[in-house]
Amino acid sequence: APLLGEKLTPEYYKQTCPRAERIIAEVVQSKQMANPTTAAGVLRVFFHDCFVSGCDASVLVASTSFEKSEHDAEINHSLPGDAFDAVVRAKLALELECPGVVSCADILALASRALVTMTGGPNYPVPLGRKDSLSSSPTAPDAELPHSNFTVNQLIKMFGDKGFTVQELVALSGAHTLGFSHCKEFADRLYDFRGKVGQTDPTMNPVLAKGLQAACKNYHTDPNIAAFNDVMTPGKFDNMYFINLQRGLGLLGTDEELWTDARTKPFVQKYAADSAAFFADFSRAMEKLSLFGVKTGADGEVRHRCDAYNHGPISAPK
Ligand code: HEM
Ligand SMILES: [Ca+2]
Ligand SMILES: [Ca+2]
Repeated sequence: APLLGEKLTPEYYKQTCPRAERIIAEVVQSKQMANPTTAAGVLRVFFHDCFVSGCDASVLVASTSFEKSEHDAEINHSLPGDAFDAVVRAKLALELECPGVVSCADILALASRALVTMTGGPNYPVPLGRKDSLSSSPTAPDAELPHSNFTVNQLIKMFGDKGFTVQELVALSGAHTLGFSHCKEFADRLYDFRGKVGQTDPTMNPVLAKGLQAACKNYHTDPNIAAFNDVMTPGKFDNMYFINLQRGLGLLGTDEELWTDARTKPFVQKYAADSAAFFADFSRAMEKLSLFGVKTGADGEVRHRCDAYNHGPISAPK
């Protein structure tokens, strides 16, 4: 949460753009109906925004010939275009309704909440009043975001450094109840676990391993091949992700290790057994995530379009 400056509140646009929330929900709902991968995409974009310089829409800035942005980071290459498109559409609708008022950072936070709810997940409060960033670093995302080959130690350290508890790490990982991952993110578990050629990760359910080995076999030549994070209910926001982990049905190494590691296992057990507990903890953790590193006042601006700063490129190359 912002320690100084203005406090965020769900009522922030009550006078200036009272229909903002409803407009965003309507736009992303129709986008989600036309393209069901939108929800997972937007949720991941939101996470990648918040963990890198706070929830300030820095992830939405497009690269220009003058200035690279977070889009150029390797880890962000797989963020789906449909997710950015959903935000662009919401912004267009809002600029017609109340020009220059609703920040892109708030749009992303509200769009994520709307899509979580729409796919069956909880509804939770989203305080508003975030400003949009004045910068976007092409190197920060690869350093600030967790990678699929991280150990639980590394996950706990990275989340802990940002003020998130082990419980919040596990609850937020429940976002992998939606969406998919490309084969390269888990191929080592299928073909050369711990660097041993022909070795499969023994913690992976053998039926799943066989299926994935077949599905991913040409992933080097076709890097677009992907598998559902939650093999049972990939489009529904539920606690199936945690039930899966208990059966060796986690897709990423970082998913399955939450079940293997004694520090995270109790939370996996709890959320697998108790969907209401997962929804309650996910809600609290998402609200906290949505306040992480937010900018207010002169620390940011309300962008006119989400992919560019209002001032344009600072300087042209010589
Ligand atoms: C705990 C550490 C985490 C790691 C190591 C991790 C890693 C990954 C990876 C490698 C992918 C696959 C990307 C691709 O191949 O396209 C992915 C997808 C995804 N992640 Fe995470 N993630 C983590 C936490 C989170 C959190 C906290 C959220 C949100 C609150 C989140 C939301 C998602 C979603 C929704 C997808 C599916 C995206 C899609 O279908 O387009 N992840 N994650
Ligand atoms: Ca950011
Ligand atoms: Ca699911």
